[in-house]
Amino acid sequence: METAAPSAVIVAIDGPSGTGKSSTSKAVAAKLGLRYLDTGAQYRAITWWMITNGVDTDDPHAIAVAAGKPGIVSGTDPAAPTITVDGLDASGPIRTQEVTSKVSAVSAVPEVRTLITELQRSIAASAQGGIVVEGRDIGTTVLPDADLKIFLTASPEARAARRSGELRGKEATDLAATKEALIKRDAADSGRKTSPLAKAGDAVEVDTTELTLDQVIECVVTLVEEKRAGRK
Ligand SMILES: Nc1ncnc2c1ncn2[C@@H]1O[C@H](COP(=O)(O)OP(=O)(O)O)[C@@H](O)[C@H]1O
Ligand SMILES: Nc1ccn([C@H]2C[C@H](O)[C@@H](COP(=O)(O)OP(=O)(O)O)O2)c(=O)n1
Repeated sequence: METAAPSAVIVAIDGPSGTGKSSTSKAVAAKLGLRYLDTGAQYRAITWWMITNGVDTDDPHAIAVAAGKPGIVSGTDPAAPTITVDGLDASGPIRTQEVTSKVSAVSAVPEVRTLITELQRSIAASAQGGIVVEGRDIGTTVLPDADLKIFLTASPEARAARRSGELRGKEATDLAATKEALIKRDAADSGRKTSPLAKAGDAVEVDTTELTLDQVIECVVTLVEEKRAGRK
């Protein structure tokens, strides 16, 4: 594995759905001139490919056999992140409720995780000025030597309200159903055998329930700046 330039800072941001990982990571990366990687989008992309290619997402063996087939490419500009599968823009289709409901099963397959983890490490290693990588297992498994690890949390109620606010107008949804789906996905992601959703021992935990997005961004920017200044 290549290593990033010496001045580069690598930030890992993990946590369950709706805690603000994507919004925070993108904004922090843009403010600090870092690249940005949404690893959830990569697991969504492979899930979308499985669905569109008729692979049974309840069959781990079928998923494992097909895992190496799709070519997933992530663009890491925080102002305009992109994701393509075999050259096709997948940014829209990976956000459907069908993909959301199947992504935990697909991402629990060890062969999928091995391939996507390798991809993530190579992207991080080639990010010259540094990168913010967000997901579930970045601090624990993908980049255990990250300069700074953040673990975002928020109450299930706050997370469901945020998610259902996003979905409104796109697909039929209600708050209770959103909360239930979110809790079910968290349980699957935290309970899987291979690199489950977990807080790294050396991660800084930030509860965002009562914080605005701007406050969370400010908090993480300060932590990165402190790291860069070598004060912590
Ligand atoms: N602290 C916050 N307060 C209120 N809304 C937030 C906060 N953080 C994020 N959001 C909103 O919640 C939704 C989910 O945030 P997102 O960054 O996608 O979370 P995650 O990546 O953890 O799933 C987005 O619409 C975002 O604007
Ligand atoms: N590093 C990661 C990132 C995501 N995943 C899986 C588990 C998550 O439920 C799905 C989707 O992640 P994503 O970050 O897009 O989910 P949310 O935007 O938080 O709803 O991917 C993972 O297993 N490991």
